Amino acid sequence: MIQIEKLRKVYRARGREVTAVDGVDLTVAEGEVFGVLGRSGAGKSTLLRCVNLLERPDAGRVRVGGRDLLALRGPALRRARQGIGMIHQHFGLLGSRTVAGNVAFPLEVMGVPRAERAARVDELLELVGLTEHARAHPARISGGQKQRVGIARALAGRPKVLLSDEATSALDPATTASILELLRDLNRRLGLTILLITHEMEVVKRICDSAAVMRDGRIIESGPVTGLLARPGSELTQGLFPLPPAVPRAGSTVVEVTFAGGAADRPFVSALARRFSVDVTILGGAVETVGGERVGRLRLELPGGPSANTARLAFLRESGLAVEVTTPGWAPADEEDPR
Ligand SMILES: Nc1ncnc2c1ncn2[C@@H]1O[C@H](COP(=O)(O)OP(=O)(O)OP(=O)(O)O)[C@@H](O)[C@H]1O
Repeated sequence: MIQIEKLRKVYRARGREVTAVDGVDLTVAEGEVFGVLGRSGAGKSTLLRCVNLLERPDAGRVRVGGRDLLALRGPALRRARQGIGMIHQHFGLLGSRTVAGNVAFPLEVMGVPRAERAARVDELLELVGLTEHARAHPARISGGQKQRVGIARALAGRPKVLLSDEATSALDPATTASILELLRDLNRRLGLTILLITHEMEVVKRICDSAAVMRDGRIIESGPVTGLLARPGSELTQGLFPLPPAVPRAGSTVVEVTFAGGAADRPFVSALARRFSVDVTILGGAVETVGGERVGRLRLELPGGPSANTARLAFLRESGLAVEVTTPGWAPADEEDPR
């Protein structure tokens, strides 16, 4: 649905150049919720704003629904952009208009006749659960309700794609959960493709099918969330399951085990202990449900150095687990079976 190829955006200000997006390739499949994560300044907002051409890229290609946006001009470009809704962290509502008036605004711009407009506003307010607040002004409604207005307004032109720029960053955890639930519901009911940017792992955990991690204008990892979690050394995994630093005992090996799906349901720690008659110490761990699957990360300490643990690590890998040795000072060459 969204294909981004070799996208590059450079800002030039006061003789300085900042490469905000540096050769990004990204594909978002129709009907999926795709999250782009990254720290402040990574280039997430710029990337998102290039998808509806709020920013014009310096190089690369943006295709939405098969159409090359950069090749469009005038009315054709306007129509294509109507097919891409956008919601923002600070909602961007018009304070002088009621909730219904805010939702009607894009319909007025599109030239939708009055009677049709009123029916569409009712429909949109119902979709986001705001029918009772139609006549309220933004100052009189909560942050979560404001974002619902933002969502209704973004959906006015019946877009196939919704872009979300940190839509829940200004909301408390319970409201965040309800907005994410609404987005998931709209994604399923309307077949809406959602590309969102966020710095909150919670967002990825709750609604993303796929995700990418951005750093210094580049994508450093990308793919289906459960696939990324199974990849050793994944930044996404470390972000989703932060573990406190471990101080291993001398002569022991520390490993991080990431498990998802079927592997998460098997008692691999006790199986390892029994099979090798070894004492396994759990140094840290977290288990969550992501995309309806149980996934988690465990930090284990095994007696002996890496070579003493080769067969044990192979056993864990053969059980379908992603295993990474994280003993300080350990180098990959120390491991005889680095699968
Ligand atoms: N209009 C602009 N003019 C000049 N530089 C800009 C502009 N917008 C963004 N930048 C710079 O581009 C880089 C990427 O910014 P961007 O806002 O895309 O990152 P981000 O990951 O969305 O961060 P944040 O979450 O803080 O918004 C940063 O170094 C930023 O300072």
